[in-house]
Amino acid sequence: MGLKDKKDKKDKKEKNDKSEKQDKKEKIAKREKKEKTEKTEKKGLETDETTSKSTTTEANGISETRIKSLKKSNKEKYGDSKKRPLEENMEEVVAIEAKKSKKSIQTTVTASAADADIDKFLTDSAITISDPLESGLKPILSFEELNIDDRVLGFLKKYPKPTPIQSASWPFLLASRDLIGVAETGSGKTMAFAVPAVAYLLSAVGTKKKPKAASNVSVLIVSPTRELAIQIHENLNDLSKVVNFKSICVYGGVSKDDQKRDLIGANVIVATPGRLIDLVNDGAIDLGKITYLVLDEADRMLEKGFEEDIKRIMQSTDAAKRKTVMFTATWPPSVRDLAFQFLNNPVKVMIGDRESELKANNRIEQIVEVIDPRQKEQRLLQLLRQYHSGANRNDKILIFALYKKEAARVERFLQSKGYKIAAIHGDLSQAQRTNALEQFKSGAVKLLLATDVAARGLDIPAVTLVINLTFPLTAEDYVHRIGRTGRAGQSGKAITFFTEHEKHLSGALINVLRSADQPVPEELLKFGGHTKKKEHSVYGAFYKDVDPNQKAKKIVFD
Ligand SMILES: Nc1ncnc2c1ncn2[C@@H]1O[C@H](COP(=O)(O)OP(=O)(O)OP(=O)(O)O)[C@@H](O)[C@H]1O
Repeated sequence: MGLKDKKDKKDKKEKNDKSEKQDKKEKIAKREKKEKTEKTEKKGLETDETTSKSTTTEANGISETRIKSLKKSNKEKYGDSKKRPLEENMEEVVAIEAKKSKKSIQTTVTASAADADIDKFLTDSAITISDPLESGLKPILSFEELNIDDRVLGFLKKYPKPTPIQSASWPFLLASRDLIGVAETGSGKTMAFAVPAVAYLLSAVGTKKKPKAASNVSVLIVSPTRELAIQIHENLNDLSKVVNFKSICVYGGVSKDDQKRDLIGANVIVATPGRLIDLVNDGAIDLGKITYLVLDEADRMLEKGFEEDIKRIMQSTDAAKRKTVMFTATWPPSVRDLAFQFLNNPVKVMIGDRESELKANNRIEQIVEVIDPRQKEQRLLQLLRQYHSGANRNDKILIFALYKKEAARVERFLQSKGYKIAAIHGDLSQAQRTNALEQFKSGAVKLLLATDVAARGLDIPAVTLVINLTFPLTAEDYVHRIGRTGRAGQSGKAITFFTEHEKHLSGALINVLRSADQPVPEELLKFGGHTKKKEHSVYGAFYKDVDPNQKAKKIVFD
């Protein structure tokens, strides 16, 4: 090889080396760029996350095809074992969805509890979670697992830990899922939907100063009665205030103008259906921006009587924007089809051994007395002598009648016997109703006589005894009525008069008693296990059964 050849070979080698180096350099630069992009995307996604278990999803946005393909790859990985369904891939779903939807809630949960502890908690609290999307989200066991504003966490510190319905539903609600939550009376369902409501607001509006417009409302809670709407509003307002949001309450029987003025700057509306529709028709409220809608006492809201109102309310909202959430202590099959018309792939969270579906809080001692209808008032007097005297003098007792006229009559009867008693029913003005409830809540009056307007949701401190003077129209209403005692882990007692007029409900009552391990009196068994199916459209027929001396009349709760 000559000198020239050698030089040519050297030049060629140098050229090759150079281009290899260049290739390598380009490859490294490319890889670095890719890694950087991935990192940035992940960072953006994890703004409020602290561990890899945190997830943020916009369930409605997750494409069915994507979910299917993730399920398939999970199956390939794990076979048929249901170990961690979707969870491993959930971050991928999250990444896709976070990119697709900027509106999903950024506040999520950081599940820090060990799987074994979570499994034990699920079993001990008898929690059943049915998730059609199999997201694999698990309950949280402490407030600290919520990645939420510190001020909200501070507010929750008044409670020792989340109740089971809160533990199990928060991860789903904070991941923007539609949900049905069924849990016993007095188990903290209000906070179960209120905390995510505030998370939605923080996510949608942020903590910046808000414009004082009437169009800011993005959270709507609908309640069947005025008193319950007021109570939910008080709870939500206390919570909203800590993060500078405003909750207002709209309900019938009071001035519309005041409520219209109150709307300015409101973020949350708690409403009864009639007045809400009225204000929407007046153009005072625009429901188009509602992103989080709650039906409290959902089964009641979906029954005939409210059904048309609820349909109208739903139609006034934007279904694509709206997350829909339903909470209740009773979930009869009759309302489920309608519920599913408004829900999108809802998660169902049920607390308690619910084989029988209709279940009373089992910390309530239930006593049923089968008696002659004519003896009811005398027996009531005996009970008051026993439970409203001596050391028990200051105990709060709630007495339920079925009809407004009956309530008014018994109120007069008890007053004539020297008892100080407040009353709440539909024949009274709203001011009288509110005043009666406040007196009873504060303990200024120890006896309250009420119709079913007070059966659902009301959280009255320390009611020790519920007396059912006349059995309600349905076993569900019975479960709600007696649920005014034994709340938030306390125990309570309910005494129920049962007469031959209600024998069509004996079977349903026997089931409720048995499922809560309560004694079933022989006299009740004599009526048999027969249960007549209840239909609200035929209130009149029931009325005839119960009291043949009066004309049929539809009961109006609001
Ligand atoms: N984590 C918690 N720990 C202890 N108490 C709580 C907790 N969360 C809520 N509570 C309290 O429990 C009580 C009952 O709560 P709430 O009224 O929400 O019950 P509910 O499940 O909605 O009942 P109902 O079915 O009768 O409407 C309230 O006084 C509330 O302040």
